[in-house]
Amino acid sequence: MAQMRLVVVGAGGRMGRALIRAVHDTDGAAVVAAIERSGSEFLGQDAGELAGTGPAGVPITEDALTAFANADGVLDFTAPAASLWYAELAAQARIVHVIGTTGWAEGEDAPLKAAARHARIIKSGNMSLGVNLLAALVRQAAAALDADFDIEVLEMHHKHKVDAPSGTALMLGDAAAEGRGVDLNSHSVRTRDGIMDPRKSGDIGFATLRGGSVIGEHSVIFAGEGERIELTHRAEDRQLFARGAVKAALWGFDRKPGFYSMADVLGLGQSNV
Ligand SMILES: NC(=O)C1=CN([C@@H]2O[C@H](COP(=O)(O)OP(=O)(O)OC[C@H]3O[C@@H](n4cnc5c(N)ncnc54)[C@H](OP(=O)(O)O)[C@@H]3O)[C@@H](O)[C@H]2O)C=CC1
Ligand SMILES: O=C(O)C1=N[C@H](C(=O)O)C[C@H](O)C1
Repeated sequence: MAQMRLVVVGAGGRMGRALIRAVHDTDGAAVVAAIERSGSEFLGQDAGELAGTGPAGVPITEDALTAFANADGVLDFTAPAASLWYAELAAQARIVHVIGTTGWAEGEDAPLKAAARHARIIKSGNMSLGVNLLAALVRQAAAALDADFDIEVLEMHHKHKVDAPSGTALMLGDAAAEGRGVDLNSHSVRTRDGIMDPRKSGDIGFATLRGGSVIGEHSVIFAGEGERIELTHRAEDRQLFARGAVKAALWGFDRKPGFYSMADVLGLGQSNV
């Protein structure tokens, strides 16, 4: 392969710009198109200039169909409705689709898995090596500890984030549930307010903090009688996720169509997306 031709969708967003910078810094990949939705203030701007890497000769457009037809892969950190549409287009074009978007509703993986019959889809709520390793450690800890250890997942993000709990928090909750051999849906407690029954043994709780410019912090707490284990990851730079996404795209280039996770890319075995 000469250069993997990549499309960045949501190019004007926080992650969109980080992705353009990450591709710019990667040998063997180039941004050939940058997409925003119709009406966006970014349409017509040069993708490189917007991302701070200098003129790239790639104007931001709304024409995803043409862009996908002339590309090898797409990097997508947008919103679930948009990512579902892009997965259909990626399937038609038979290219790689890296999905970092979070905030998915129950059941929305089904159409993605259908699209993955033709596209190579790599989806993860967190593209960093550290978080994917953390998920493996959480699974291991949950398997080793009995249900007397209460599991709570705590996350904090910047004030602009709209989905909660974060995709990463859900991924870590899933890893904990798997380690325990239970289904997360029937054991998760996502809100607490007012007078309520005491915590049930076996519940997996979630707590969400939002504020300022925090890139992303996650802790999984195993609280037992008289002792507590805390496993924490702190992201210090958004480029971390963007580099992971580019790595995923390059990994996906010569794979068969399928639905993959970042754990597959990183060779970490069992996956939570
Ligand atoms: N998996 C991971 O490692 C990470 C995942 N994320 C996730 O990525 C997503 C984006 O985060 P962030 O960059 O901070 O958010 P932003 O709001 O900054 O960026 C999202 C961008 O996508 C655009 N967009 C929305 N719908 C469409 C569409 N149909 N076509 C093209 N563009 C569209 C938005 O445009 P507009 O503003 O006009 O709506 C916006 O420019 C979130 O779900 C977040 O949780 C973030 C970091 C890491
Ligand atoms: O919206 C963000 O910023 C982030 N979203 C992802 C998530 O929902 O877990 C990953 C990262 O923590 C940053």
